[in-house]
Amino acid sequence: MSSRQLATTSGDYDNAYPPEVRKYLRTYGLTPPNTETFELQAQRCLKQLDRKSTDLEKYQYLTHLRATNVHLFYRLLSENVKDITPLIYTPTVGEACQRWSDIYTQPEGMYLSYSDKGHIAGILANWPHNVEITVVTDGSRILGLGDLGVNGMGIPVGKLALYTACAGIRPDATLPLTIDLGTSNMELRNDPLYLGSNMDKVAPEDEIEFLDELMAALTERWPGIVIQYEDWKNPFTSLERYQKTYTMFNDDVQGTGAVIVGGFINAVKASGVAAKDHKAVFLGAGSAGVGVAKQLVQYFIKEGLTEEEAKKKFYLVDSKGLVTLDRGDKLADHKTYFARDDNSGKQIKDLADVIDYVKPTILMGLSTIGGAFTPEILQTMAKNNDKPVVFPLSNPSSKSECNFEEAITHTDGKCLFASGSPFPEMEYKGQQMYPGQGNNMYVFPGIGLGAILCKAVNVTQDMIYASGEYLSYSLNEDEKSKGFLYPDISRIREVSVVVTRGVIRTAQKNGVDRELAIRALSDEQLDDYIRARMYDPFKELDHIKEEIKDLGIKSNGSNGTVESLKSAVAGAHL
Ligand SMILES: NC(=O)C1=CN([C@@H]2O[C@H](COP(=O)(O)OP(=O)(O)OC[C@H]3O[C@@H](n4cnc5c(N)ncnc54)[C@H](O)[C@@H]3O)[C@@H](O)[C@H]2O)C=CC1
Ligand SMILES: CC(=O)C(=O)O
Ligand SMILES: [Mg+2]
Repeated sequence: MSSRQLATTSGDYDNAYPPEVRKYLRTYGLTPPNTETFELQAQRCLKQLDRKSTDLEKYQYLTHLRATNVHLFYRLLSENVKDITPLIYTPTVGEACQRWSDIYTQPEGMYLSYSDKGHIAGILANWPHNVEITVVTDGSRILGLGDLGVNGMGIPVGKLALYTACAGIRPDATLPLTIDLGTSNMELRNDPLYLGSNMDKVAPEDEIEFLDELMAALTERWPGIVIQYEDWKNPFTSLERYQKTYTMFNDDVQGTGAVIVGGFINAVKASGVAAKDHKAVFLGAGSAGVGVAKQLVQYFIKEGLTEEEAKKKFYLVDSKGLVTLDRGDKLADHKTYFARDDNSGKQIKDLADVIDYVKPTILMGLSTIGGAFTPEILQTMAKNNDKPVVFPLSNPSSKSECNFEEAITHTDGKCLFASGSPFPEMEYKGQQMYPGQGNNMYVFPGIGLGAILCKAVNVTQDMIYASGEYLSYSLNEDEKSKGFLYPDISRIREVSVVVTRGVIRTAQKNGVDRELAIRALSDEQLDDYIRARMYDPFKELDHIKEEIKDLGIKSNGSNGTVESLKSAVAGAHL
């Protein structure tokens, strides 16, 4: 990750830069005269944010800031992670995607269409930067909001902003990518402002042909690129097809599974119930539900259970009720593994009835059904357990199966809680209660950075699991004393270092790493190695000053130019 690889970026127009730097960048006179500290810049930005009356307006302001001064955007984000993340990610990004056709101002990534088939490599050549990681969606299942077609672009943009903020991947090394394979959303297609094609979703076999070409073209243009699939309605085919051939993973299936393993390890410790005695009901048996359940099977196996015993701990419920082998409908392949065969012909439709039947210690929500964990259901969980594990994980907040206040109130403060979207902490009966955020944002940045730094050939299942396991190690003493299941989000960069180390170490064990020189590093040395390679928006000015020093360039009075002692080398800037 070299610095300032290519042409001028919006970050070069930073009024934190002193005159000699502006002259070197040839932006002298193109920005207001004063050289400002970050504190002053942040004051202005926060004032402007404060004046916006809706979160969507704040999202739009932050989009504008990123486009016009990328380093300031990331300085502001890294200093205010807790407050700003919900404005650029879930929940606000959900509304932004729903309104994308109306609020669109500029491209922030690449759009490829089905009609581009046969020409993908040529089109990728138009992207002006060297890419290390891409997040690709077809927009067909955006959060819990359904098929939003190319309006889903907000998701790759938001995820990659977190890659930069949380794991320090340089902004210009990230590529948000949206594929227009058609959409089933007629409301969008009938909207003249819709930015995608007015056609039905292509057939699965056509999708795969397109993706075969895309994967090859991405890897040919940027060898070693990490490819993250995100928010695909049918993610399993591509995951199975590409995971052993490319450096790719599916965030919804695998990242979500790993992040829940991380919180779950801590929840099991806090629950006072041995791992072998837990039982889980999942509302939602889609990509995320099955992904989480599969990773948790791996956890139970590590705790000494057989695979069969581990699998039997899960009761999945979909829109038709408890998933059983003899339910009478044709189960999708991904559900069959968990389908119950011990129901003695009994079919249970209602979640409350499933809970009465199973008496679970754990209740997970990945169903997109806001409010599905009713007060009665939460009360039953509290009646049956000293410390029920309640994870309403659907996004955005409106789709959360319950909110934090409901969970705390209806379990009388007993539940161990994590949600997909953030909720505020609260006081209950004189005690401060803290919600966890079980969102894959705790692991995908470390999975991606780990894969990049060790030059992984593949992202193995073990690397994914390790990201969750190392996440669970990253709680500090203060967080443990407050009963946190996940670390404080404002420490996310440090957490990402630990997660990245876990991913690299596991890649090394699996023999899929190609950066062999870092195998010999101690854990401490590896952490330093990782930190040193993370983009830090506060250090950009220092890097440019070093470039200037190295090139021996001197400022030439106030005429807006610089003189170079090595003008041949510095010619590009003169
Ligand atoms: N917290 C996190 O990090 C993550 C959260 N999610 C969230 O999980 C949710 C689901 O995502 P996917 O699994 O990818 O979607 P999906 O569409 O693959 O699965 C949804 C599942 O919910 C079930 N469902 C729908 N209506 C239902 C009802 N009335 N009663 C019971 N079950 C019902 C469906 O049958 C299906 O099994 C989304 O809201 C998404 O935002 C997804 C990935 C990560
Ligand atoms: C967080 C995430 O990836 C989702 O809700 O789809
Ligand atoms: Mg997702």
